[in-house]
Amino acid sequence: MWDLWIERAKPVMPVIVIDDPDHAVPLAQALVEGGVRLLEITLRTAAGMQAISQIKRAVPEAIVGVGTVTSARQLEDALHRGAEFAVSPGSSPELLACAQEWGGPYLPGVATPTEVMQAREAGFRYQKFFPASAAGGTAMLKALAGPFADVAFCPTGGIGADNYRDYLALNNVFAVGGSWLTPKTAVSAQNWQALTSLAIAS
Ligand SMILES: O=C(O)C(=O)C[C@H](O)[C@H](O)COP(=O)(O)O
Repeated sequence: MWDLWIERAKPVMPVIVIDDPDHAVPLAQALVEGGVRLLEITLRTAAGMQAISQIKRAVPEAIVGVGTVTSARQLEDALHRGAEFAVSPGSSPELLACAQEWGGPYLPGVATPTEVMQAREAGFRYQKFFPASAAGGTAMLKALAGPFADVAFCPTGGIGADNYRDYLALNNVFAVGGSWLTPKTAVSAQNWQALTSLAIAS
């Protein structure tokens, strides 16, 4: 699924924090207009879950996923709301089992070789590398490529306009994620044009 999506959308995944439910649809529209279609809506705020259904309904060009998933219950809720993919900052046996049962595109979070192995053993060869810069950045990803040639990563955490291309240049990176495409100041000012410009530039 990820390969197919990346073929049709830019390999950048905004990690979106929705504070105001009224922002969800115009924010998603602005990004889609700039060619960024893979949208990770985090559950960091109470409005996140609702934003998934709002965007699903109003912005059909978007591929909407749920982020910050830390429990099986959250995963199930988000899927009911129409989330097409799911992302976690880490993983747990319960969450991996729930995602396995779902069988859809799920990115467990990993930061160490042991976690890569555990997630791969559970059947997930696409993984989120988090927190990317704090956990070793591109050097760590290059090191992981040796023993884990069959695993592809989406790094997030500390990635921005100045360095995301360094990550995308690695063979074991299929996409990069981060909050740089949705700066808090632009979102609270409802400067949607700024988001479209950032999306176009990515
Ligand atoms: O909240 C979540 O769902 C996370 O898993 C962590 C996010 O992916 C990163 O915190 C984004 O990092 P920044 O681009 O540095 O803001």
